[in-house]
Amino acid sequence: MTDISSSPILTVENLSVEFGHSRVIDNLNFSVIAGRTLAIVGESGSGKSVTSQSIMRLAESTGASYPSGRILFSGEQGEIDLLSQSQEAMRSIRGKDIAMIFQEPMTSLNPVFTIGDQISESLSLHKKLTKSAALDESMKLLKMVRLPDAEDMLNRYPHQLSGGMRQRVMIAMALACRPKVLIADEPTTALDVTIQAQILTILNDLQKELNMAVIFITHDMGVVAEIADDVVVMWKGKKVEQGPVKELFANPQHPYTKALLAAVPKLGSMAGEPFPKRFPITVMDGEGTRLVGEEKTQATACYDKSPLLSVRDLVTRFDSKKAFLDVSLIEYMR
Ligand SMILES: Nc1ncnc2c1ncn2[C@@H]1O[C@H](COP(=O)(O)OP(=O)(O)OP(=O)(O)O)[C@@H](O)[C@H]1O
Repeated sequence: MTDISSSPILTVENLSVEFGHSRVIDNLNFSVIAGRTLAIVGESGSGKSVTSQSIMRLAESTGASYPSGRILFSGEQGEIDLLSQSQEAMRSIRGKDIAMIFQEPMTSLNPVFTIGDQISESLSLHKKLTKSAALDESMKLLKMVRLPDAEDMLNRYPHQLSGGMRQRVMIAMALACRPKVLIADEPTTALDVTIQAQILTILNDLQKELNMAVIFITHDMGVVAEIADDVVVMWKGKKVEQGPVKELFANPQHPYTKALLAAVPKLGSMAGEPFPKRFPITVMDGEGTRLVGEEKTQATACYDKSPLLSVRDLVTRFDSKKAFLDVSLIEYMR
C-alpha cells in the first residue's frame, strides 16, 4: 500500500534552465519518493533530458544555466540543494547516491575494457573495494540483472554483447552502489519489443528490491503504464499535467496528454466496440503457430476504466515459453 506520508527523496522546485537566452525548462516542480517510479513523459524537445541532466548537474557542461530553482536531495547528510553543490561534491554523489542509465549503453561503456573491469572500477571508486572483492560483487550484480553465465560475462568486451545485454550491464553498473535515485533516460527505446519487456521487468523488480526512487524518462505511454506509479507530462519545457498513473490514464485533462494516450494501442474502444473481457492469444515458437488460450492481461486488470493493452505485457507473459506473439494479434490490438 502507498504511504502517502513518506517524504520525497528528491524534489525539483521552481526549476528553470536556459541555454543562452533560450529558456528550455520553465518553472518545473515535481518530487519522487523511495520505492516509487515517476515517469516524465513528453515529445522530443519537451525538456525531459535537460531535466535529468540538470539533476545530475551535467547540463552546465553543454552551456546550461539555472536562473531559478532548487533540486533538493535527502542524502546521508540530510537535505542538500544539488544546484549549489560544487562539481567535486557532485562527483561523489553521481553514481553513488543518484545513478543514471541512458538510451544507448555503447556510449557509456568503454570498448577497450572488459565488463568486469568497468563494473569493478565504479565499485573501487565509491566503495573502496579490493580488486577481487570488486570482481565478486560485479558477478553478484550481473546475476541480479539476470545475465546468464555471469562469470564468462565479466571477461567479455562490450562489442561481444547484444544491445539488451549491454543495457543489463549498464543497469548493473548503475546499481553497483545501491543508489537512492535511479534516472533512466529512455533506456529501452533502442531495443526491440521483447527485450524492452525484459528490461522493464528487471528494472521494476530491482526497484522494489532496493526501494529506489526511479525517474523514468520516456515518450511512450505504453511504457508509462507498465512501469510508473506517477506521471509528469511535459510540453515545451513546462509541466502540463501530473498525477498517479491510474488516474491520469482514466481521466487525462490536458489535450497533449490525451494525444499521447491516443497513440497507445487500445482494444476495441477505437472502433466503438465494447472492450472484450478476454481475447485470444496466439503464439509462434519452434512448434509453429497456435492458439494457446484466452487471457486477461495485467494491463486490463490495472486499468479497468481505460482498458489499455500493450504488446509488451503479452510478450513478457509468454517470454518464459520463448514464444513470440503472432503478428495477427498485434494487428488485432491496433
Ligand atoms: N546544449 C544545448 N544547447 C542549446 N539548446 C539545447 C541544448 N540541449 C538541449 N537543448 C534544447 O533544450 C530543449 C529540450 O531538450 P531535451 O533534450 O531536454 O528534450 P527531450 O524532451 O529530452 O527530447 P528527446 O526525447 O528528443 O530526447 C530542446 O529545445 C533542445 O533543443
